[in-house]
Amino acid sequence: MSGYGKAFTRMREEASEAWQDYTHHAFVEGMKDGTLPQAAFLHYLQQDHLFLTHFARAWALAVVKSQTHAEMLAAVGTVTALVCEEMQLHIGICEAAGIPRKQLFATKERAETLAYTRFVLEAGYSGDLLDLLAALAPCVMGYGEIGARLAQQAGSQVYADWINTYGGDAYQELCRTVGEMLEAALIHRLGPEYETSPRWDRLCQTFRTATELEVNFWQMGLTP
Ligand SMILES: Cc1ncc(C[n+]2csc(CCO)c2C)c(N)n1
Repeated sequence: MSGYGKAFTRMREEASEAWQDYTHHAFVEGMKDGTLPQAAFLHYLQQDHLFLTHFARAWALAVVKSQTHAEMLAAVGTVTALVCEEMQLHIGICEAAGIPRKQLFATKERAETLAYTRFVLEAGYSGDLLDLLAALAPCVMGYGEIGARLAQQAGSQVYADWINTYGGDAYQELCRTVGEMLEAALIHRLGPEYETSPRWDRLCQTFRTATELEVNFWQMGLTP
């Protein structure tokens, strides 16, 4: 088990090769040992601001697609955390790193950012909450796994802020909450034997595609 729930663990197993590429990408290893060029990190941060904007929209769509009050609460909590905390924090981090607000908001969106964010939104537009959560899960839990590993293994302080954000207790708790939400949403719609549902393969495929798009996002980060 990963610690983020059974459904996530099973989906990750089905995408194991892409998952390894995502969580052990050269960009990640560069943050771990401090060798990632600062230009690459700043470029990544600017694209990530656009990414977060669309992710806030995707979580707002999760409110729309909710069928229970518990689902609404979890989705609303994530929207609030994203818009009121993470995005504000992100703008502050960019300013501290030398990217003024004006420049940040004028960032041209790269194709990799567009592909990933719109894939997630489309999964939600054309599907139900399960399709949307399968597309959202790699983003949330992947950063949780990377943060937890780097917090243990990092041999450098250069990217300690990033590592401590995602390796920290508050973010790990969010990953567990989203893992529970995914599990409960599957049981609510498909029953406890959800892996035998005809929908399971498609959900795993959506999870795998989102994971591959995370790999592309890291790769984009290396090419400012
Ligand atoms: C490319 C990319 N992937 C994942 C995250 C992490 N992340 C994005 S939204 C969010 C809050 C919950 O959905 C978190 C943790 C990121 N910042 N950038």
